[in-house]
Amino acid sequence: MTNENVELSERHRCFGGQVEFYRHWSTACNTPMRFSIFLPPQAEHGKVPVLYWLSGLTCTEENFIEKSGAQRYAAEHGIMLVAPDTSPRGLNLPGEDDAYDFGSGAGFYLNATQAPWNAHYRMYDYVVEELPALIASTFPADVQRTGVFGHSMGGHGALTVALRNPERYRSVSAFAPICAPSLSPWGKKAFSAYLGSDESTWQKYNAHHLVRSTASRLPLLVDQGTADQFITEQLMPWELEKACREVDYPLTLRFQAGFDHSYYFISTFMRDHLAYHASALGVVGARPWTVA
Ligand SMILES: N[C@@H](CCC(=O)N[C@@H](CSC=O)C(=O)NCC(=O)O)C(=O)O
Repeated sequence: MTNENVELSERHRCFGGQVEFYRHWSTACNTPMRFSIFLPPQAEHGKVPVLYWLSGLTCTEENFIEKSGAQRYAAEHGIMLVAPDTSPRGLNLPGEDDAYDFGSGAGFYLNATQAPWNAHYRMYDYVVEELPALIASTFPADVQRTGVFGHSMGGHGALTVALRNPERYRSVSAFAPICAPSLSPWGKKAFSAYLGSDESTWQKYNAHHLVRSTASRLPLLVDQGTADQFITEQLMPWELEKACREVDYPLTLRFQAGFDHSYYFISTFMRDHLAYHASALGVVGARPWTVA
């Protein structure tokens, strides 16, 4: 560790590498933030590609690293995983902890413009700029080979940060993303409070709008369970499908029969997503992980 700004709180041996939890001061959010990281065994010998995971509503930096099973595949491909918390916390803002879909655990990966949220809820800047800079200065990350993926609210986050910054991300995928937050109850509630009532300001956080307006063609991989309880009201994968078809944007949308919205679904297809990112990030060959 060379960065005094980051404080290690936990370390666990895992698949030949290390799972670690950190806390640090965030300038973007003007409060301490937390993230988890998996350092694959290959990181002991040099720089490795880095893949950011953006979690969904109610999650902290722990859910993904504890429940997704991604470390096995990241160890095989030699990919670093980084999973930030989903919002600032403990700020005593009015309504901050009143609902699972707003405030704590529901940062929506945007920069709030409305008081009092705009003083801290700047998750877009945090995820796109501040955290990658901190990771690059602290860990052996090959920043030229950066990918991003996520789930639900975090799937929305992954799609929107990648669509807006194709020069920063070489790969993007999502599990059951909120594809059109401006049309969904979760999105309307959050965007109204964080961004205000002028819906034109919401568009830069709408994946189905961004695919229509970007010139880039970074391919999208999306898995969606057909038994997901949120598919119709909140996620609306067909809005993304329609937008991609209209502008000939490259989308692989896989409907997975019988899967719900949970980490049981995510862990089932995690191997596919790691292989997808490994290929796009230029990883040559996977080394099956075995106990030495
Ligand atoms: N509590 C709510 C729904 C909470 C939920 O399903 N959260 C998902 C993400 S949903 C979209 O962003 C999640 O990842 N939960 C954490 C976990 O470990 O499963 C309700 O009960 O309706």
